[in-house]
Amino acid sequence: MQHDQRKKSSAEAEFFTEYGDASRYRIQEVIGKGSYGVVCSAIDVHTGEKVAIKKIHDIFEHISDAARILREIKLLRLLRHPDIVEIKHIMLPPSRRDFKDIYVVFELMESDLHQDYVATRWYRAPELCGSFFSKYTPAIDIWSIGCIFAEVLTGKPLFPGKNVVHQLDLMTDLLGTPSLDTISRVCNEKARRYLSSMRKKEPISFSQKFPNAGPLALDLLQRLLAFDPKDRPTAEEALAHPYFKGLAKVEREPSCQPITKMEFEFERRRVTKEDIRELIFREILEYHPQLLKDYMNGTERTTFLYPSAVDQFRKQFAHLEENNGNGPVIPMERKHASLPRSTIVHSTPIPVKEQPRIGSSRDKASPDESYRNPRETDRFSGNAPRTSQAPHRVPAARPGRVVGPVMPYENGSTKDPYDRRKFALNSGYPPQQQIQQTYGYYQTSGKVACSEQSQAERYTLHQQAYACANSTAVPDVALDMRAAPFHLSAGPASDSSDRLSAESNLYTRSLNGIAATAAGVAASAHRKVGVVPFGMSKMY
Ligand SMILES: Nc1ncnc2c1ncn2[C@@H]1O[C@H](COP(=O)(O)OP(=O)(O)OP(=O)(O)O)[C@@H](O)[C@H]1O
Repeated sequence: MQHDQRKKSSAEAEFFTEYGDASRYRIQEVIGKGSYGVVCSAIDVHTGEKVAIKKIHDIFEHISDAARILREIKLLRLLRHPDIVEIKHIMLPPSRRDFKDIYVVFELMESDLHQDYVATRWYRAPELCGSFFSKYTPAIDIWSIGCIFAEVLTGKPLFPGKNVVHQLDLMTDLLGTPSLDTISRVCNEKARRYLSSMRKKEPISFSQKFPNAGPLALDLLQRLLAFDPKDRPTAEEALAHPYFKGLAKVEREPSCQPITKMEFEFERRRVTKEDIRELIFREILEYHPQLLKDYMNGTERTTFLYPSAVDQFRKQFAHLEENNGNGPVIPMERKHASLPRSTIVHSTPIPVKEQPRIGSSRDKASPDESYRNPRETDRFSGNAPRTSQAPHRVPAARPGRVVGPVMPYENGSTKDPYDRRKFALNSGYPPQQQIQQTYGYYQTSGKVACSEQSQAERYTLHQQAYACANSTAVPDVALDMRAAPFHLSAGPASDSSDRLSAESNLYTRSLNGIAATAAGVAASAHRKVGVVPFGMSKMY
């Protein structure tokens, strides 16, 4: 009996974890912007954890961007390491065929190297700034680590370029103009001409630029920041530098298994937008195990309905962006207090006895037609199975009233993950005034670590170098990706520059993981906290 009860609870938990995106995250404020979208902090009400939600919008506008995004989310899923930012979840888009935006939930890094304007450009290797080559090597990550190391030593970004030309200027201001030998190896003719015509600059001595750094740190830094990629050490060589002596932690530095080439097979063939869309959708399913199972078994319904947080998130993000990143957060437009049961279909039919009981629909009011997706109505007029759940009647919750067990909005942390109260299919919204009252402020503070000799700081750098070594020590894939950068090459000529940037981006964006982990160099930050209620959004 108890066993049955437990089984039922766990089936319910699984079901609602799958479909509960909509009520799971409370968005707080905008914390960053990147080339692909906006990042907000949020609370995961299931675990009480703070997370960062990145909205990547209009993914499919350019196929090269879509491939880049696919590559990034795949790499972040596959490269599991404490020093690489983890993707915790990706919201299920409301439509498999038409989605444009995705919402990726990351662990929240309390701070990054330089709080709100952080540009990957600042950490970009010279060869990427000038598109010097057609193929790039892991040396670009080594450069980035050098920039981060310098930032850890001084507390400020080393090369805060305003654009790529300025970026190259700042580099050559410190390192001097590159040698003729280095320039001669640059494949890109324009870049070669630009470098040759640059006014001659002498290098500045590193001990002058970093007066508080010791000789070992200076030596390592100078090697990491070699203008010519061939002069930079590999990650393994950097880790063996005497600066790190005594810091190696074998248990945190496991050699990783090569990632199967199949994960990146899309890099080696011509892909259409639809192919990439399907692959991204498939990647999203990695975070929705039940649906993934159905998909793998071929039993998923392409037409099924499920609640998605995406519509609501879109509005919340837009509102926050319009309001310079903070509140007051508007309550969602909400016409319905509950989800019409007729619009829910389990992706895997759950045996009746295991179906969660979300209030009783039997004795409540009729369905609200206006809530139903018009495409659904069409579909339902055909022979397609309308739903795996018989009742067409819906719980008649009035706005603000909850039908079925619901977790209180204020209760951000849930001790028991299977607590029935969080199984909130029909979430009620508190009135607007109540939401506004929940605003609060808190402050987090951090300290920039500047003592170059500190163990902690050396250790941080060591970990970053390790993460880099680990991420590039994937012989098969790494080599393949480099050798066969982004295979849209058979496409129109205009693709070529895209290809270059697509490939550079593979590397520069891997910095996201590396840079974001340097949370130890946090700057203090004010955080304005608002509460966003979520309910069910539109469905298929
Ligand atoms: N997991 C996270 N925790 C905390 N802040 C984050 C997190 N992810 C991103 N951010 C913040 O949001 C900003 C934008 O992130 P995003 O990943 O979109 O772009 P980026 O990697 O900085 O730049 P680009 O888009 O040029 O590669 C970051 O610079 C950082 O300040």
